[in-house]
Amino acid sequence: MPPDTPAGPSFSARWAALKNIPPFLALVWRASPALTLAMVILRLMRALMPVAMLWVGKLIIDQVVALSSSGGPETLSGWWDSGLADTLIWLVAIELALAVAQDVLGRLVSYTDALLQEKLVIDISIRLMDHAAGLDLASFEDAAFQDRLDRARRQTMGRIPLLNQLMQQLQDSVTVASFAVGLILYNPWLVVLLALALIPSLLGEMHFNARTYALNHARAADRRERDYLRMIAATAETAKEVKIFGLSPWLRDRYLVLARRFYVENRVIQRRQLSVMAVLTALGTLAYYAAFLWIIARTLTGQLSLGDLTFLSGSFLRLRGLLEGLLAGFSGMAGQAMYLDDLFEFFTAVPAIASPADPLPVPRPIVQGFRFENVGFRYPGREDWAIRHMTLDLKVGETVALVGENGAGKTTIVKLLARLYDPDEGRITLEGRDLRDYDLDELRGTIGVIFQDFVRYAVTAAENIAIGRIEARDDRPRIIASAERALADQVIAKLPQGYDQMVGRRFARGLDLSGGEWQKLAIARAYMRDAQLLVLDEPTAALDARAEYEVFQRFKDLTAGRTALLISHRFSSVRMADRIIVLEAGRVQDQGTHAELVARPGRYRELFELQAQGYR
Ligand SMILES: Nc1ncnc2c1ncn2[C@@H]1O[C@H](COP(=O)(O)OP(=O)(O)OP(=O)(O)O)[C@@H](O)[C@H]1O
Repeated sequence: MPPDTPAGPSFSARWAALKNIPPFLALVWRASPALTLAMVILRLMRALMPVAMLWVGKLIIDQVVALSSSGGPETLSGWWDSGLADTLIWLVAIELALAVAQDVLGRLVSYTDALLQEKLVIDISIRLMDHAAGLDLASFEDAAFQDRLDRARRQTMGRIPLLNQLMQQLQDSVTVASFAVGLILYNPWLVVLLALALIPSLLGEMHFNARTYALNHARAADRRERDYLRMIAATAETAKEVKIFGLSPWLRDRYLVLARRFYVENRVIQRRQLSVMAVLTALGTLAYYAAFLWIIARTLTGQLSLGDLTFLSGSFLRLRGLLEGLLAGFSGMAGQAMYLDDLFEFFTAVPAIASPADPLPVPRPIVQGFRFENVGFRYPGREDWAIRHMTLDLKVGETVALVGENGAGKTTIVKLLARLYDPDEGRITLEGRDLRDYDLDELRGTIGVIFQDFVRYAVTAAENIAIGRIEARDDRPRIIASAERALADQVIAKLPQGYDQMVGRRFARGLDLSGGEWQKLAIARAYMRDAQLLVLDEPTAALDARAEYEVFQRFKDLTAGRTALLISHRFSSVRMADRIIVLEAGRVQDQGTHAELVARPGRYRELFELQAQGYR
């Protein structure tokens, strides 16, 4: 084995994956009990058709041989009138009916299969979305989790092959059993011979499937990067930079390196599979011809009739094909079942951040406000503290501004307030009680945050605003009022279809907006909520200084009586806040009003003067 080829999961791991089949069947059943039942019944009926047809075929041949050697009438009408051929006619009619039934059943199976697969994909996708919604933000920022989610998602993309395989296996097993019964009645050794020849190819198939799975598993991170590269090489969001910086050769080379690595490893497996499986399959062919010779010999010596010869050789041929398919299918199924590990593993992930068993309701109105008590927090997987020994108050009715250099911890404070993360040290309280004691949904419902990296949804302008309170998406007056407060009404007035204009460049009918125009739409989201704490975390950076000032001033006025938190790098805007908190390296360095802070030496005055100089 080349050094960088990942070792396949052990045989036992592969067998162990079959444990996923019962829960998978439970998923199928839940998706549609009626279709599942119909599918099983149809497949069972279909399974018995081949043996029945072959048997009737044998009876027909025996009849024909018997009648032709009995010296009966010489003309067809003679045969008809004598009634000697009645049994034969009936047999042919039955064979025809069986053939028609087989076709019809085949069609019905495909029909049910298509519907059931679709139902299953919908059902699993919804479960994936629901489950993902409950998970922690930290999970989404974790690469290992992303890989697992990616593999789980692949399970539900398009059709789920396992369902079809499973059902086909069921059907083929019944067909095999029916043929085997026939063979055993003639000579049990025929079946033993066949089974022995096929076992090596079963083991071979299993082995190679496990190797392929292991390779895919080991390369999930690469594949995600490949998808990412392909995406940035060809999307509207990146096209500008890709062109200006001439990135496309670099992107293509990076893609090629990753793709080649996979290709080379995959080729090793495929080549080995080719040679090993060729030998193993030849064994099966040998067994078939050995049995065939035995049947011919017995017919020559008169121990078997011509009908028997056709039935047996037909059965044997079919059985071989079926068994091969069954064994390959079985190992393929075990392979598919291993992919299910990812899906079920994803479903078992539980969020660390959740409501307590007996949550407190969030008070309305809030009287005392939020308080950080000696809070320390580190992002998962990072050694350094994003914030540490942080103590601060957010009082009701107050407009507080957070200032500080990049990475000082401003956004982290907001994420902790909304419980997107929980502190590692100290606690954050609301009305003196730990945030963790409150109902999580209610808590998030009472906080309105617009982040600097807010999402530009490819939906209508009205819907983009309604995002702030999606239940109110049909409340047009509320949307219009929010737009007016955020100065987004002027943006919308310029759109040909106004509030119903599709925005963004993702879809053909979408109209793109400028950075500042997008920000105004986003800020309007904040006004959609009945939030008691409103946060603007720099969604105003693309506005010109005057527009930002105006937005902040309105924000302050319109949030009177509630708590407002503003984050900006522009001193011209933050100076209006009732209190300014200066952060440095995750700690509160100073706080006060603008007048107080510029009156004393310190970081604030330093930064303020630096900015003021720029304007002189
Ligand atoms: N998701 C994350 N995972 C790991 N580290 C993070 C993550 N987000 C932020 N950090 C780190 O935490 C620290 C504080 O970041 P934060 O985003 O709170 O800064 P900020 O003051 O909002 O900065 P800016 O002005 O650039 O927006 C930084 O050192 C940053 O690198």
